[in-house]
Formats: sequence, C-alpha cells, structure tokens
Amino acid sequence: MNADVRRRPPARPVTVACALYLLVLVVTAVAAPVLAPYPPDRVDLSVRLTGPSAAHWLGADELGRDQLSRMMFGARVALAASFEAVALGLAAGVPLGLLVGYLGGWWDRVAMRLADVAGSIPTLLFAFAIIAALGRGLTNAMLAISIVFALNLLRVTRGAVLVERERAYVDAARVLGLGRFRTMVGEILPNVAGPLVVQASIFLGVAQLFEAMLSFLGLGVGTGTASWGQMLDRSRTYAAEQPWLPVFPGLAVTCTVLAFNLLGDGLRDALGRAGDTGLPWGRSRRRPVIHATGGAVSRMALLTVRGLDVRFPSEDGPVAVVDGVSFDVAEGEVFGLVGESGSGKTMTALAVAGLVPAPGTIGARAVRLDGRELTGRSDAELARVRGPGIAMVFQDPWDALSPVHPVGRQIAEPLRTHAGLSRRAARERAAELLAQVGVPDARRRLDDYPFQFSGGMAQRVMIAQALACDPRLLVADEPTAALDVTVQRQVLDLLLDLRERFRTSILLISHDLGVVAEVCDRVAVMYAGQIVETAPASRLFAAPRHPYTAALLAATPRATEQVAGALRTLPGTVPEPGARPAGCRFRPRCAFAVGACAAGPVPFADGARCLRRDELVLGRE
Ligand SMILES: Nc1ncnc2c1ncn2[C@@H]1O[C@H](COP(=O)(O)OP(=O)(O)OP(=O)(O)O)[C@@H](O)[C@H]1O
Repeated sequence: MNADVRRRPPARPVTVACALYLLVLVVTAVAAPVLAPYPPDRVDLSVRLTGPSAAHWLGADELGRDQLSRMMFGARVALAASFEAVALGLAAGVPLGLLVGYLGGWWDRVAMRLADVAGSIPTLLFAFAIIAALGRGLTNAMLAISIVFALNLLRVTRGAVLVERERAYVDAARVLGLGRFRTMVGEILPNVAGPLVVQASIFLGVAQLFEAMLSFLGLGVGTGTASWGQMLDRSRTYAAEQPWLPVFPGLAVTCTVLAFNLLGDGLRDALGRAGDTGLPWGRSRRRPVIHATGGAVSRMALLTVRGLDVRFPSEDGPVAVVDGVSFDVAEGEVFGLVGESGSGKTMTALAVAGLVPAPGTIGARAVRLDGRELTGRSDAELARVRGPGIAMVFQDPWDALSPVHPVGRQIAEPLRTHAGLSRRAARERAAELLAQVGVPDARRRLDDYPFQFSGGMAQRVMIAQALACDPRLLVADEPTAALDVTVQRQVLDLLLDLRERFRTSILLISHDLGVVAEVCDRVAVMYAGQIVETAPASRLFAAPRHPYTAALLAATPRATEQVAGALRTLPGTVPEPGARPAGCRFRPRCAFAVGACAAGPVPFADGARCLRRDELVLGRE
C-alpha cells in the first residue's frame, strides 16, 4: 500500500473558505473598537447618504455615520446574539435529550409530547409571544430562539442516544459498575458529540438570521445600537436616495448565514467520512473494534483469522453467532465459506472487516491482513484499511449502490477518499475500472444511474467500485445469487480473471455448492457459527469427512450433480509439460492440460492431479 492511500481526505475548499470567513468575522467583531475607522455613532452630516469613497469605504448613512464602522460593530451584535441563542439551546436541549434518551419510559414520552406541542408553533410567533411577555430587547429575543433550538437539540440528542445506549460499550460500562451519570456523560455524550456540533453550527446561521429579522422589525437591539438588521431597516427609507445602503448589511447577513450552513455541511461530511458510522466522534474512535484475545499466529497467509467470535447481547446473555472461527487465505487464493442459512458466513466476513452491526461485538486472538494486525484498531483506523486492504461485493447490486448517484461518482468516491485523487483523476480511473470489468462504452456510462444497468452489469459496477483501491482481499458475499445462470457464469469468470490479473485473494460466501466447487481453491464449511471442516475444494466435495458436510451435499441434489460435473473424471493422458490448454486460462502455474479441460481428482502419472475443472496442478495434495 502506498503512502497516498493512507492520507486523510482533504477538507473541501468551500468548507475551508467558510471557516476562514467566520474566523475573520470573529476577529473583526472582537477588535471592532480598534479596527473601526470611526466610532459607530459619530454623526457627520457633511457626508450624509454618500456612497463608497476613500474616507468612507462603504459609504455613510442618513446621519453621516460610517457604514464600515457600523458593520464592524454590527458583527459583534450578530455573533453575540447567535452564540447566546445556541449556547442556551445546547445547555438546555443536550442534557434533557441525554436524560430522556437514556432513561426512556415515561420520561421520554412526556418530554417528546411536550416537544411536539412546542415544535408545532412557528418560531417567529413563539419569539413574538416571549417578547410580548418579557419585553423588547436582544436578550429576550434570543431567549425565545434558544427555546426553539433547545427543543430541536433535545430531539437530535435523544435520537443519537437511543442508538448509542444499545451498543455493547454501554453494557460494558454497566458491568464495570459505572453509575448512570458517568455512563451518560462519560460514555454516551462523547459518542453523540459529532452530530451535535454539526447541528449547532447550522443553528448559529439560523440564529443570525433571526437576530437580523427581529432587529429589522424593531424587536431586537435598541435603536441606537449598530446591528445589521437595524441597518437594513433604516436603509429601507433612504434606499431611493442612496442604493448602496442595504447592499453591505444584506451581503453580511447572507454570507454569514451561508458560511455557518456550509461549515455545518462540511463538518457533517468530514465527520461521516472519518468514521463511516454516522456517529464517529468520541471514545468509540479510540476503542478497538476487534478486541484482541491473545495467541500465536501463522505469518504465511495474506489473511489469517484465529479464534474469531461475534456475539450479540440477548436476554440470556451474549450469544455467539460466530464461535472461535480460524482460517487462512493465501495470496491469490479463492477461499469459499459455505453452510446453511444463519450459520454465520456473513458475520464472519463482516467481522474480518470490522463491520459487524451494533450491538454486536467482535473478539479474536488475531485477524491479520497482509502482515498488519487488525485487532485492537479503532473504527477510524479500520475505515482506512477497508478500502485499500479489504473490499466487499454484496449480493444485490441495486441494494449496495446508491440509486441517486451516477455510477462514475460512486466508483470515484473511494478513490478520492482513500487515494486522495483529484475529481478529474478519479473519474479517469473510474472509466478505466469500468472498462476492465467489461462494461461496454465505459466512459459514456459513468454518468448513468444504477437502474440503467442490467443485473450483471450492475454487479460489474460494484466489482469495479470494490476494486477501486486495488484491495488485497475481496470479500464476495453471494455475488451471483441475484443473477441468472448465464450472467452468474460471466461474473464468476470476471472474478477469477481479476484474481489472476491483480493477485487479489477472494473470500467467497455462497450457498451454491456447484459454484464453490468450480471456483474455490479451498472451502470451509460452517455450522452454527463454527467451521466444521476446511479442505481443498476437490477433496471436500469428493470425500467429505465431516458428517455435516456430507449431509449438506446430500441435501442439495442439484448442487451434488453440479459438483459431480465439475469433478467428473475423464480418461486421459498426461500431456507434455508446458503445453498450455486453450480452456485453462486462469492460472499461469497450470502447465498441463487434459482433454477439454475438465479432469477429475484422479492421480495421473508423475503425481499430477487435476484439482479443479480448468486446472491441473502437480502434486498439490
Ligand atoms: N443484527 C443482528 N442482531 C442479532 N443477531 C444477528 C444480527 N445479524 C445477524 N444475526 C444472527 O447471526 C447469525 C449469523 O448470521 P449470518 O448473516 O452471518 O448468516 P449467514 O450464514 O450469512 O446466512 P445467510 O446465508 O442466510 O446470509 C444468524 O443467526 C443471525 O440471526
């Protein structure tokens, strides 16, 4: 893996620009008494209603007051009001949301019904009511806005807490004897901080807009104080005489609201990309996703898994849906996982990638990919490994591809995230990948949506996306189950072909024993979360050793026929070494051919033995 692949995704330029703008605004507001060229209230009737000039860069108002100075002091009002409203909203909404989300029950029901009632009243109307009750003034106006914010933040916090409280680390905290307060504040709150930060930054923009509106209506700051809303209000009367008057305060309000909103957007994207969990902040980022349980490991394989467990909490305690699974996948090998539905195949694959859904927990003595230990890594660290190290192809391509984005963008996304490619370079590479997986007219099809592709073609798109960062291991979970037989064959051929070209190892999960017999080098059979037998494909299907494997084969007559077909023994002679058969295109190391490339597990002369259709390997077993 090259150094580029590990780089953090760069922040979007627009987010950086917004952050810079807001920084300049804060500095200007704080240093307004020093930076402003004139006192904000200095009257000079000689320059009354003049436009921008060298002495007054933004012109002067109807009393000859310097517009630039008033704008600078107005920034103080705007920011102070916004921060006041959002701080009050956070102070009331977050603890309440944390409490009702964590405690649930009638606390939750009462709080949410009250929030529903309050939420049904329009914000401005609510503000008018509070101002009518408490009197005019910026503090009262912002108090009204902060109540609305608090209700919104209560909902956001509660929603996030409902997700978090079901996670295993909360159970672990309880087991450790942490009290409710410490669990809520020390464990859950840091994990819900991400969406709250994003929401708060968006509310800062909203508060700014409300401050301007209320001041414009004369309900905010007192008439003497410089504020952008008041400047806009005054400019209405004199706009015909001096059209510049509303331009700068209007621009300031628009830019500031936009900047807060775009900053919130940027933060949401950045936080989402960093963790892939939607709630990536806080302690879970530092918590290991796969817990190491100790033990020795082989150093030979590309993927080594030892003692892998996946547990889900249940009323009777944690249930192991994957129980002490161990296997190796060699470089360039196709390793099959078979077993009945619910035996734990998908969970095994998800656990290897650290993607088991909450509240599942993963434990392993070792999960080593290409020499790198994955146990003990946080979710953010694993997210960086997934694209370049492990990629996944799922059963249903339409489910796994976003329906609202063109496929080109979906293939380019991991390239931009993991490899840090520019938009143009990622698009170029996406076109190459689409062509490599056999999508005709690839460049033109980059702008098509998934629904415009047939099943087989959509599966190819997903394979292209999975291959975008040259993964060392491709996990294919029932990649052909949703496809008809002809297309199945093409997709399997494609996977094998890609394995040959890129030496990608494949962990293939399938119900279809015929497919597994044809394409896998070795196969592990799973039953009730455990691997009961692992063997080379030919041996496993020809002479199953475990009764469950035999029963599995016997229970699927169609597959038995297919397997038998794949392993059919043909009378033949051992050809001369070096004679490469026409049909044997998968493996360079296969130097022999037998008839029409469909030999069985019968030893030939010199110990040669055809272990698979299309393949003859000398002395493999
Ligand atoms: N979110 C979850 N919470 C609790 N148990 C789960 C969850 N997801 C899966 N399981 C359980 O884990 C076990 C293994 O599921 P898994 O999806 O790995 O099976 P599988 O062998 O891949 O089956 P299939 O071939 O039908 O996909 C099943 O008993 C399933 O019910």
